Amino acid sequence: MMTPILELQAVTVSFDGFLALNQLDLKLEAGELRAVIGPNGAGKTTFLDVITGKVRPSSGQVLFKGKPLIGKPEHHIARLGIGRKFQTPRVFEKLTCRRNLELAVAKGSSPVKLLLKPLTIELRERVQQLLLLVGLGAHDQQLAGGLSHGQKQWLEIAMLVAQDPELLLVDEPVAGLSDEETIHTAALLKELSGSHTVLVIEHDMDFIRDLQAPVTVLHEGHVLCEGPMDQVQADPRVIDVYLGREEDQP
Ligand SMILES: Nc1ncnc2c1ncn2[C@@H]1O[C@H](COP(=O)(O)OP(=O)(O)OP(=O)(O)O)[C@@H](O)[C@H]1O
Repeated sequence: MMTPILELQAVTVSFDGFLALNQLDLKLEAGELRAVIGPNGAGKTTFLDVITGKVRPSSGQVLFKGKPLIGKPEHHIARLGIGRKFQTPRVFEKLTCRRNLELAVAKGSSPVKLLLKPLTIELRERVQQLLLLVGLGAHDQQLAGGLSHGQKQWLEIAMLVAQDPELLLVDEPVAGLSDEETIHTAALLKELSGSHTVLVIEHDMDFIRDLQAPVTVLHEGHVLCEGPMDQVQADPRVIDVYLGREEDQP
């Protein structure tokens, strides 16, 4: 059996005695696409914070490719190959899509440095591939600030992929997106899996269904159940804590 790319073992996070994560166990195999859902306050953000080193658990273990992560600083964990996409896009609005990606592939560069020392052919090709991957080929000269919300999300996903992370953590990528943009985002994440391990947190059930990926349901800092979307949606425990409440949500 292969070592999982990511493993959380009995991870507990206490905020002044309140258990945001409570003995959380989770395993991801390399190359898999996994959806994580759960009602508000289930611990989804804290779960990502623990993986990226932002929050330190009070007990338990987090292993990346079999090696412990707990105690390592955030930048170190990022360098090991864990990339995180936050909910709000963080692109350089005053630069074009292409320039945003050029900066992402030329690690540590700046717009001025790029003017003085252009990218190598290989890196320029990489930028072109990334533009095509996320469907922004025709928008390469457009300022990122003028893109739609969905296009900004895809640009940021491309910028993240440019860093070559093995594990991509994607937090609510389709909040505020149109139906068409949501479908495109699901297709993109599916395409990225296989060559990357992709873990995505979302509230949008149509999107999760579209991902056709195993679903992990978090509740009160713990895994309530795991399985294909149909099975999870039919699970009385899930209906009780999560889906049953959907009607009450705005
Ligand atoms: N720094 C903190 N101090 C105290 N309590 C916190 C802190 N961060 C999170 N919590 C609490 O821990 C619980 C889990 O929070 P978390 O943000 O991880 O949930 P979530 O599943 O991401 O929720 P949402 O879907 O609303 O984003 C919540 O009850 C929250 O109030």
